[in-house]
Amino acid sequence: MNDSSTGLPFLKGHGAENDFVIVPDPDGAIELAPEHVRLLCDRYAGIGGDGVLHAVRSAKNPEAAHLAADAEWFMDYRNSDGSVAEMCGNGVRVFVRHLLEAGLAEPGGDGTIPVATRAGLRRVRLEADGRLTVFMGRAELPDSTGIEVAVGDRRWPARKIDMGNPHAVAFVDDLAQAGHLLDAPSVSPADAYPEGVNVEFVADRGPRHVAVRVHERGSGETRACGTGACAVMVAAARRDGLGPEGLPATYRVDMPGGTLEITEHPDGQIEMTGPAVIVAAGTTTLVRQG
Ligand SMILES: N[C@H](CCC[C@H](N)C(=O)O)C(=O)O
Repeated sequence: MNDSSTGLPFLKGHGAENDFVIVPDPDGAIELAPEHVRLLCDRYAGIGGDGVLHAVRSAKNPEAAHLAADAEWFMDYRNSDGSVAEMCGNGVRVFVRHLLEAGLAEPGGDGTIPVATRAGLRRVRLEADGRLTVFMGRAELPDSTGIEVAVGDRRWPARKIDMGNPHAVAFVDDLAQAGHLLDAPSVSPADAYPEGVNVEFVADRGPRHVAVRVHERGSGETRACGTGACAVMVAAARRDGLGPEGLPATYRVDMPGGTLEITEHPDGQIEMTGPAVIVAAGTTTLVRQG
């Protein structure tokens, strides 16, 4: 805890109600230990959030310095349990909304704002309707043979998909079958995801239209997950028999907190479009200068 009365600035924002505490720290001067992240995300003793978006200039962070020539800003994403993740899809939209509103970035010649992440460079475009589109790169689809997820006594086969972070996608008849998701679904075989996993449960709503609930690694059940929506779209497109000849294809992905539109192109590139809003700004004594 910071022992001075002066606090450090923070902002609060969300993308489809996947919510984040933004910690502006251009020079990387703030000590952001796991316990600081847990406190910031605590919905009673802190500000509350599914994660923290630590905004550091890429040149000032050893994990992002190699991307500094391409992206001035590094999104140092943390889950609410204090763990580090490679990428956050809803988070990068909120991150760019903050940069735009704070006058810290503007669209380049190609109309996008670049962001450095642990999963690499991601570009974000502001749409005419106010939503933001993230160019999410390509999904990796490792062999999923024998992968299952279980909640209570129910089990489902799952598709292993990597969006820079790990996902297990299970198709269910009814989202209520996933229960309360207070605990992480179990995944078998136990060594399938040594780094942990984000688990998505998917129910069909119509042609190229699904509804999803997600239990996130490091955050628990959230109202939406951007990388998860991308993983779900790719799994649904493969289940629907869409190969490169059937692309580009766009799926509507409804999550409890809102809707994301995911498009996969013939070259495998994935675009995610959705909302991002900053809802508050203030100061906090929950973090301190390093
Ligand atoms: N919990 C995820 C990171 C945040 C992903 C999610 N909030 C998103 O919008 O992509 C993980 O540990 O991989």
